[in-house]
Amino acid sequence: MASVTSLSASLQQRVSAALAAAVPSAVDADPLLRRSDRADFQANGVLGLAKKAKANPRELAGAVLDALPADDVIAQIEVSGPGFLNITVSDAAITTTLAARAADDRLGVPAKEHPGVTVVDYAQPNVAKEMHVGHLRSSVIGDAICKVLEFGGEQVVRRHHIGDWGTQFGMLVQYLIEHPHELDHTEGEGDAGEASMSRLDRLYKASGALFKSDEAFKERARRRVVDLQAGDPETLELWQRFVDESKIYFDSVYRKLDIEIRDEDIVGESGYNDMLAETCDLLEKSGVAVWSNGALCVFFDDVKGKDGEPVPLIVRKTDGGYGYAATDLSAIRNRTGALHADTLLYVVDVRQSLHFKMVFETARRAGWLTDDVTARHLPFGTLLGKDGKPFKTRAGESVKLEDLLDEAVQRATAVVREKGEKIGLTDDEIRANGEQVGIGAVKYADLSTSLGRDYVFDLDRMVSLNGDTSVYVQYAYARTQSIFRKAAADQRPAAHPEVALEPSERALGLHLDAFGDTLAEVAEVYEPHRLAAYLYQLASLFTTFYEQCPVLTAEGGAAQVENRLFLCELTARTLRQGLALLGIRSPERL
Ligand SMILES: NC(=[NH2+])NCCC[C@H](N)C(=O)O
Repeated sequence: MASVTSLSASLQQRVSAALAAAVPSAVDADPLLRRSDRADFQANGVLGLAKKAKANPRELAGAVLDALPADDVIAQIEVSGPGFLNITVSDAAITTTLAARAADDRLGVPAKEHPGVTVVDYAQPNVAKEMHVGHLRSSVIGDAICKVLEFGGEQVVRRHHIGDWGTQFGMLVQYLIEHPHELDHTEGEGDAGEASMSRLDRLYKASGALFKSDEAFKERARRRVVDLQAGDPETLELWQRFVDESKIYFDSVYRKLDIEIRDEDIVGESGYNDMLAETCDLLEKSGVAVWSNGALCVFFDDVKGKDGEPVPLIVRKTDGGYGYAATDLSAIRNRTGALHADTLLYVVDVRQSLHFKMVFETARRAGWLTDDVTARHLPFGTLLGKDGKPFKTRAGESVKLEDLLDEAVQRATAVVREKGEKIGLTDDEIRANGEQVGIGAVKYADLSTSLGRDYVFDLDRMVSLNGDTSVYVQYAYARTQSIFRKAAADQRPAAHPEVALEPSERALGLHLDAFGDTLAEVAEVYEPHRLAAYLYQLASLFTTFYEQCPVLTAEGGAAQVENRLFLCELTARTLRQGLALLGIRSPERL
């Protein structure tokens, strides 16, 4: 493993040193180096510095330029406009840097030397209930964030905080006791996940109806909740059946989604049951929580309802039960304590923002979140239908996740079929591609919009070959592979720093060099859409390169062919790695 400093980062350092040499008070001044259309890079930092030092910006830029002579890396540097510095790097520097990346199996991307522990709370569906599109978003976004952090060397602990506890289980278990065969599997029932969900759904509805209509049953269900919380073995065993049955269903959805969920990472609400009483005790003793109208509450100056009355966080309800908040507070104690986390992330719907704000604040007051721990809710927006309203079926019901995924795969298969038949793919290959493209499209649409924004679920747009879609990126990858298949035996990728580069090769090369910087940014701000945007641009730059620069028939001779193949290969590896971090596959032939 050898990490490679990008040209942009090393120039940034050098310009910064030159600034300090020209204006001694400018130590640590940011040169504001950016990619530019006019040269490769433009440094805009001189302007602000000149203003501060009351100097003429063009003169100051000249002084910086003198401190920064052209050399092997900097082919040209000039002052432009009111005092910008335009910097062009040499072709050889680009190729040499890329060769160093290619020699490393991590593409030169550094891994943290002192990794922290980040707990990511994501993919948290609820037991005995259908998964909805919000669970989809949490799973897709959370999975990508875990992968990017892990690639950067961070120690990641995944936590699927599934909803597997609460009063509804009293009703469910009691119903199962009275109708013992309701969860039995029958032979030949088809898709196991769907069958499990429909059994659970039937049971949920039937027990709910009885709970409403039958006072005696209601009472038995209430007593069952007490048994459950007290850890009565028979009750727990039946409760476990609901959890197991739901896991069959979750598994089938996650398999379709191509997301791996490990059983040991599923620590649902029930996993903190043993801590709840203590959590509440500690809050009460420290005075962080107080009794109000029979409930144990935490109050906040800035959280008020419409009527101006304070809205508390309720940690213990009037009936003595512990709620969602007590569980989350206990989970924080577990994560910062036993798991030694220094960062806690929660990939959860924006509608739970107030909940997390209050939970974090409570944990700070209680001392469970200290200044050296970062806790962040990463809220995501709502999936909208084409009418701009929350995504629903025509009949107004919420959409089943599997149906949505199946439809995406169907559409994608139709899109890849025509071309696939032309290039001689078998039906199985076309179907496999359809899955990778369809699921990729759903994930990419989710990951390419910034998290907080609502977005419209539009399958036509999502599987379109032109535009900011995963298929477009996947096609660019497949194209690189087709070039390699067509290459003659003696046409191998090899870097040749002496070969001059065309503008489209330079643009592609400089973008390839920015992969590590992009990943570092994504890991810093938890915004996977920056990686999606990077990959889309990489695919676009590759497409332009491919249109403008013949690879196998390059006119500059064997060295140019090899150098272009080298660019293709590094592009392929970068696209593949980048897509993999987003949880998206790269079909070889498309
Ligand atoms: N630690 C947490 N509260 N995580 C989020 C859990 C999401 C919850 N199960 C839901 O479906 O809404």
